[in-house]
Amino acid sequence: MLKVDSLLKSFGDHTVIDHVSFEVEAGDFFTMLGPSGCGKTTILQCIAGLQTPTAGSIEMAGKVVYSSAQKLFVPASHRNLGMVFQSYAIWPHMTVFENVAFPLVHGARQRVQDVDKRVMHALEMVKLQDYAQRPAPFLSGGQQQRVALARALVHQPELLLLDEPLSNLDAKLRDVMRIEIRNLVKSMGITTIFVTHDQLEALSMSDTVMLLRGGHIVQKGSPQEVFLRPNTEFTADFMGRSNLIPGKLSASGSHVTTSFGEVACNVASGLTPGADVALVVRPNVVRTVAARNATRGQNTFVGRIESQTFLGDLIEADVILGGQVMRVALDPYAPLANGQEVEVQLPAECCIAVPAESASRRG
Ligand SMILES: Nc1ncnc2c1ncn2[C@@H]1O[C@H](COP(=O)(O)OP(=O)(O)OP(=O)(O)O)[C@@H](O)[C@H]1O
Repeated sequence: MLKVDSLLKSFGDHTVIDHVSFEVEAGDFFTMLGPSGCGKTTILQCIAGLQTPTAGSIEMAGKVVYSSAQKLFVPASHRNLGMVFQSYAIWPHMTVFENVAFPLVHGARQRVQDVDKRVMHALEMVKLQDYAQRPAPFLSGGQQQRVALARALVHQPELLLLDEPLSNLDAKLRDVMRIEIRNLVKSMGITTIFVTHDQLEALSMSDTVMLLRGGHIVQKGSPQEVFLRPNTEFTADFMGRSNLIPGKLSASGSHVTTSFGEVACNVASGLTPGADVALVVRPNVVRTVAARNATRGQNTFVGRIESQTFLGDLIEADVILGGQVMRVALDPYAPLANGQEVEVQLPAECCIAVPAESASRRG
């Protein structure tokens, strides 16, 4: 449905998108995720035709809409897109109906009955059919958000572009809108490109997540792949809380030698024995119990609880293992004491070795 090939965007000497290539399948909910300034919005605006790339090509539904080689640039109004931005861009002097009708009245010049039908259908989709005649400013943030969505969908675009559409909503409403937006676009089968810096939004809404950093793609895959099988320290760190334990990949290539012992684990592709690695271990997969004198199995180590923070659902604790801090999650109903000796078990299937990265590159 969408093919972006070797997209380059520079502002003067500053390259912000560095030969990025990716494809989006028809009907996919595709998310561009990354920290502020990584280039998500720039890529989205190049797709929209709101920015002219420096080089590369963009193809939409089999049609080239931008090509530096062919010196071709199709303007935004001819790309059949729907767009929703963080700011909603609702017209304050218009009613809900007039806002949603705007792209039809000022774009395709439909017959009036057709406009009425389409607008009411779009408002029904976002559950605002009873608000059609209300002035747009007299709506809550979530309702304004829905108006923006209805307006983006009213002309049945081939591609829906969403740039941080949830960031102005409070946390509870964001949770609701996450599900509503995903259900709506999936039920319509519309291909959607979503931009966010929020990993939870990306994980919960997407079919595919593309993680960006400094104008490059770091990793692309299903939410499960990106979360459970990070290929870099950056991905592991960005996608949630992770211990990143320094070590070396063993000669067998199946263990990491750390300051507290040998840890059996999964290994990211491309790593060779002896490589400097980071062992990625999420706090919630670590099993921590009071130390016993029994024989210890694979991946079980003895440490001491240094500190704990009560977070309600869980206690987050720092355990010192071989001079290394390991963050673990403890059961709040079975408290352990600071200073207590504990056994820490790291399930091999939940640990993954990724290439080591210098601290300065993390971000
Ligand atoms: N018109 C411009 N002139 C110069 N630099 C720009 C311009 N627009 C964007 N940039 C730079 O391009 C880089 C990428 O910006 P972009 O807005 O795409 O990032 P982003 O990942 O969407 O960030 P955010 O989440 O903060 O919106 C940033 O370093 C930004 O400063």
